[in-house]
Amino acid sequence: ASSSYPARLVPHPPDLIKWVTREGGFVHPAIKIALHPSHGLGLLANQQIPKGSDLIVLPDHIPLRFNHQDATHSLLLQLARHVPEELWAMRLGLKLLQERAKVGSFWWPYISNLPETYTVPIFFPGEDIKNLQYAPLLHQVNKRCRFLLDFEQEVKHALVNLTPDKHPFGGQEVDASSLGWAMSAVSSRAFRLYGDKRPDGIHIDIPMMLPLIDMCNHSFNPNARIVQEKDSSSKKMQVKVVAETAIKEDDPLLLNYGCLNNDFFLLDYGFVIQSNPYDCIELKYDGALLDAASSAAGVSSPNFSAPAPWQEQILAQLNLAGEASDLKVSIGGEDVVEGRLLAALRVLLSSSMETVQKHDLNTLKSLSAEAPLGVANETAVLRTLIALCVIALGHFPTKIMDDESLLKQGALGSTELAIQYRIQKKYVIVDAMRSLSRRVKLLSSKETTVSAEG
Ligand SMILES: C[S@@+](CC[C@H](N)C(=O)[O-])C[C@H]1O[C@@H](n2cnc3c(N)ncnc32)[C@H](O)[C@@H]1O
Repeated sequence: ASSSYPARLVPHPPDLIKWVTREGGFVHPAIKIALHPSHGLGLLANQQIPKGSDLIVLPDHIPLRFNHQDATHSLLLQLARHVPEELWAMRLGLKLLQERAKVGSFWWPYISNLPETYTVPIFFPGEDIKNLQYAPLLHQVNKRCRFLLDFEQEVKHALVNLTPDKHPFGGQEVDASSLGWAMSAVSSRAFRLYGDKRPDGIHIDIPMMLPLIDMCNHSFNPNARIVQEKDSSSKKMQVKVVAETAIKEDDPLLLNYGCLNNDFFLLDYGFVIQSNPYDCIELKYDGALLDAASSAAGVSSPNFSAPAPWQEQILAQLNLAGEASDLKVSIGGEDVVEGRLLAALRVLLSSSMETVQKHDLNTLKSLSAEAPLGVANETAVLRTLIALCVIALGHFPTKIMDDESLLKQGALGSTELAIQYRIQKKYVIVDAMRSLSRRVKLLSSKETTVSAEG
């Protein structure tokens, strides 16, 4: 993973541990804030802590959230309505900007400790956005940049002629860059927790910024986890971090931010994870592309572009044809091949409707189901997938070797991050190809054994 040390909003911010404690929170005496060599600041245990111990407890008034009932927020609420659901971080970001601008804000000790800048791609220079080389991510980055520029105009329009007492940001100017700062501060640090109960009894999922808790860095093998519970005396909600395992002296406290692919880690958090088991690449399900892949794999007369009506029906069940179709499919990650793509290939490379109809869709979608439509079909499917991987790899303008040598030459900052990101995408494809080739070999050895036995 790659990330440099981010300067804080002010040069010498107040001690966050003292602030949390003073506000009635609890911080385990063995926990310190310390600089991690590549993850920025983090929390560290300076002595052993047993499993199950409370590490941090925040009372109800410390988390920063967007309070929809608060009448002083009417203008913020109005602005928040312009934010699409997927950019929810911008909504809480508006509240963060408001508190950042407010003189004497309760949260200033927290806000002043936030990083001054973020390594997310919306702040990359154009050259490094291009350096990402992967169209689905470029699309997301461009979408976010465009949103911020449009939203800047909307905010400016809403604030024009407001007297300072009515101005939600204390009269301070808000532009795409400060909006981007706030959105990134939230996306990289907020946790989605249960909010109040709705009348129907269902808890609403509310993003909150959790001071101090958000100093924990990420690991897929965390030693701590967040627990939300009611304080037994005040009956109010409190948020805790609890030791998930025994923690040794000098161990960092690590939370799992989620089993996310590198697109989310880069877009929202500004880092990428090497050998991320959840990383994958996205492809468009496209008949012509699959015909090309199949032909390259030596499969005779593939008919992806012109499926038979019974095949078309199954494609519709897989949401790969018809009005409600979703043509985005993925390769890599835990499943190696998305089940819908696998099933589609198995079905379209089979000429026997009867054989296909013997199996349910779940079997056809599963790579662990061994050659459900026969060894010849499975081999053609796997070879087509491998050829698809080769095509996908060919779409990247540079090769892994080129990228590695650029890193060795000392690419820095956003250039390094962009190269790291695209190398990892290419490794996802290479790993998928390896795994698929292993399966082809296994099938052919089984076939040889069977024919030898026969
Ligand atoms: C919730 S904050 C954690 C505290 C943060 N390190 C700081 O300096 O304030 C999340 C940020 O920490 C960094 N980070 C966390 N886990 C990381 C990891 N495994 N690898 C690289 N950077 C990480 C990233 O910059 C990320 O956006």
